[in-house]
Amino acid sequence: MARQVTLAMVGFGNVGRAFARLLLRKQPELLKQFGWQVIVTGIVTGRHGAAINPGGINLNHALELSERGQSLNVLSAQPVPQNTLEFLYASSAEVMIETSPVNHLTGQPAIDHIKAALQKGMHAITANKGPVVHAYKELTEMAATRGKRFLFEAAVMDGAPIFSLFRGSLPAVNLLGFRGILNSTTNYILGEMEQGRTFEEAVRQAQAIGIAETDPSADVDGWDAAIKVAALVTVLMGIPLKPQEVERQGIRDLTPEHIAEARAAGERWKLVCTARRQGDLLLEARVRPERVSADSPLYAIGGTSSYVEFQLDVLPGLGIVESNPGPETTAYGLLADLINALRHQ
Ligand SMILES: NC(=O)C1=CN([C@@H]2O[C@H](COP(=O)(O)OP(=O)(O)OC[C@H]3O[C@@H](n4cnc5c(N)ncnc54)[C@H](OP(=O)(O)O)[C@@H]3O)[C@@H](O)[C@H]2O)C=CC1
Ligand SMILES: N[C@@H](CC=O)C(=O)O
Repeated sequence: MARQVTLAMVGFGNVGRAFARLLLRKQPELLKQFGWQVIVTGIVTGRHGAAINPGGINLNHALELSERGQSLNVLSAQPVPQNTLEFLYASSAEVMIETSPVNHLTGQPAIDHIKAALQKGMHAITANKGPVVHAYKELTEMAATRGKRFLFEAAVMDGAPIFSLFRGSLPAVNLLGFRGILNSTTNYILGEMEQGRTFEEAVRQAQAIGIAETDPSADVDGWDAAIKVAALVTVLMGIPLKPQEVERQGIRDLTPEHIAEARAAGERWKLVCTARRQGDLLLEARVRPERVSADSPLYAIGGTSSYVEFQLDVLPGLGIVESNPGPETTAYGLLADLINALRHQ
C-alpha cells in the first residue's frame, strides 16, 4: 500500500511549474522506488490566487490555468486564504516547496514562509537564496529541534548537488576557496552578445527561457551571483556572509565593443565569482566581470551553464560543471531535497 506524501507549494512561477511537471513525470518512479504517492494539497502565488484541496489538486489543471495567467482560486476546495502565511497555517501538508522571488537584502518574506512551515511541522525546501544567507543558522536549528529538515539544494547551481555533496560525501574537509560562474543569465547574455544580439534582446530571451530572476536587474547587476557567493561562504565555509558584503560588479557596463575586443584577443568576458579564506578569516568574496583566456576552464562555459572549482585542504581542485540548466533542472534540485528529507526522517 502506497504512503501518501502531501506537499504545499509557495510560488507557482517558472520553477514552481517546472517542479509540478517533474512531479507528474516522476510519480511512477517515486511509487516504484519509495512506495510514495505524492500529492499537492495546496498552492499559493503572489497575484494569481491560491488553492487548498486536502484530496490533491489536479496539477495539469493548475498548470493550464497558470500558463494562461489565470487565478488558481477555482481549484480550491475550501475558502481561499488571504495571504501566504494564512495559507500555510491552513495547510496540513508534510512538506513545503518554496519558490517565491528573492529579496537579496533581507531574505523576506521567504524566511517567514519557512518559519511558518516548520512551526506547522513541515519539512521546508526552498530554491530561494534569501533565507540561506539571512537566516541559515536560525532556520537550520529551528528545523532540527522539530525533527524536520530545512534544505535548499536548488538555491545554488540549480540541480547540481553542491550542499548535499559537502553534507554527505566530503566529511572533514575544509573549503579554502572557490572560483566559478554561478549566474546563468549573465553567462547567457554575454554569449548572445558575442553572437551579435543586443543586451536587451538577450535579457528578453533569458526571461523567456525562465532563468532570469523575477526582476532581471538582480542578475545583470551581480546580486544573484553575490547572494550565491554568500550562500556558499555561509554554509560551506561556516562564515556568515551577506550579499551586501560581497564586492560586487555586474555586467551592465560591458559594451559590444568590450565583447568584440576580447574576442579579437581570443578571450571571453565572464561574470566570475571568487572567495578565499585563511582560517576563520575571509580574505576575499567577489563578483566581477573578467576576461578569461582559452586555457581557463571558465572559457568553455557557454549558454546558461555554470561552473565552480572548489579548493579544499584535501582536494586541491574539485570542479563541477552544470551544462545548460533551466527551471526543470532547478526542479530536480527541489525533488532531490524532497526525497532526501523524507527518506532520512
Ligand atoms: N528560474 C530559475 O532558473 C531559478 C530560480 N531560482 C529561485 O527560485 C525562485 C523562483 O524563481 P522563478 O520561479 O523563476 O520566479 P517567478 O517570478 O517565475 O515565480 C515566482 C512565484 O512566486 C509567487 N510569489 C510572489 N510573491 C509571493 C508570496 N509572497 N507568497 C507566495 N508566492 C509568491 C509568484 O506569484 P505571482 O506571479 O502571482 O506574483 C510566482 O508564482 C526564486 O527565489 C529564484 O531565485 C533558483 C534557481 C534557478
Ligand atoms: N537567475 C538565476 C537563476 C538561478 O539561480 C541565474 O541566472 O543563475
